[in-house]
Amino acid sequence: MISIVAQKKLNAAGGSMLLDLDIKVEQGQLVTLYGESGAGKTSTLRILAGLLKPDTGQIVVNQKNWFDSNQNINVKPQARNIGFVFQDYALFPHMTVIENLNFAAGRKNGNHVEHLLELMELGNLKNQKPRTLSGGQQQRVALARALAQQPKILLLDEPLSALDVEIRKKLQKYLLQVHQEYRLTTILVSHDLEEISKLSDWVFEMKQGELIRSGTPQELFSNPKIQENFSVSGEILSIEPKESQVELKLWVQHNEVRILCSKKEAENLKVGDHIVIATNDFRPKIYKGPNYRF
Ligand SMILES: Nc1ncnc2c1ncn2[C@@H]1O[C@H](COP(=O)(O)OP(=O)(O)OP(=O)(O)O)[C@@H](O)[C@H]1O
Repeated sequence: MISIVAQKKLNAAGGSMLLDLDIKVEQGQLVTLYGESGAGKTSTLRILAGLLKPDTGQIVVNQKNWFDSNQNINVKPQARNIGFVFQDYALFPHMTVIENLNFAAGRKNGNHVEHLLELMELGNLKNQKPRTLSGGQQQRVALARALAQQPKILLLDEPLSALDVEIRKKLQKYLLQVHQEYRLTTILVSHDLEEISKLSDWVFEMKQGELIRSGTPQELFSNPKIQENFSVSGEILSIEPKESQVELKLWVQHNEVRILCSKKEAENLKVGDHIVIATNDFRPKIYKGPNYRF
C-alpha cells in the first residue's frame, strides 16, 4: 500500500500553488491521475519517485517510511526502486535495445531481460539503436527498460499520448499485461477517458494542486443523464461528409463502428475526440454465441 500525505508549494504560471496530496493506493492497483494542465499530476509522480521533495508530510510504502518531514527521513530515488516511463522515451541513444535493457537490469539480470524482450515482442529489434525504431517501438522499449530493474511500482506519465490511435491501443494491451504479470502497483497520468476507463481501477481527479474527486472511472465519467438509455463511448477515427449527413468512424471497445449524424452534430467534432453515442430507441438484434459473424 502506498500512502502519500504531503504538501509542496509549487511555482505555477499565475503565482504560487499549494500541491496538497492525500492519496492511498492499494498494492496491485492501477490508478490514474487525471486533471487539467498544471494541476500537479507530474509533480505528484516526482514526489513519490523522490525527485521532488515535499515541504511537509509523510510517504509510506509497504509500511516503510520513504519521506517524513518531522523525522527528517527522505529515502533516495535509487533506493525506492520505481520504474518510470515518460511521454518522451528517454532511451540511451548510443545503446542498442538489449544494451538499454541490460544496463537498467544491472546485476538483477538473469533470464529477466530475455523474458521482457519476448513479452513485449522486441526480440527481432534487440540489436537496433533507438533512432532506427518507430515511436511505438521506442515506447515499448522504454516500458521494458522500466521493468528491467524489477520495480514494484510503475509510474507512467502520459506514456502513450504522443502515439497515434492504433499504436496506442496496442501499447495499452502491453501495459495491462505487464501490470498484471509483474503484480505491479501502477500510477498512470492520462487525459484520455477511453484509456482511463479501459486501464484503471481508480481515478484521482486533480485541480490546481488539490484532489477534487476520486472514484472508479464509471463513477467519475459516466453521465447519469445518458446512463438511463443505451450508450457506448468511443474515439473518432475519421469524419466524412456523406450527402446531407456526416459519417463518423469510431473505435468502440476494440471494434471499428460507423455511424451517421447530422452536419450540426458533427460541427464541433474532430478526429481523436471521445464521444458518447446514446439512444432511447434501442431495438437490438440478438444473435447467440460470442463468435457470430455479421
Ligand atoms: N520543481 C518545481 N518547483 C516549483 N514549481 C514546480 C516544479 N515543478 C513544476 N512546478 C510547477 O507546478 C505546476 C504543476 O506542474 P505539473 O507538471 O505537476 O502539472 P501537470 O498536472 O502534470 O500538468 P500537465 O498536464 O501540463 O503535464 C506547474 O505550474 C509547474 O510550473
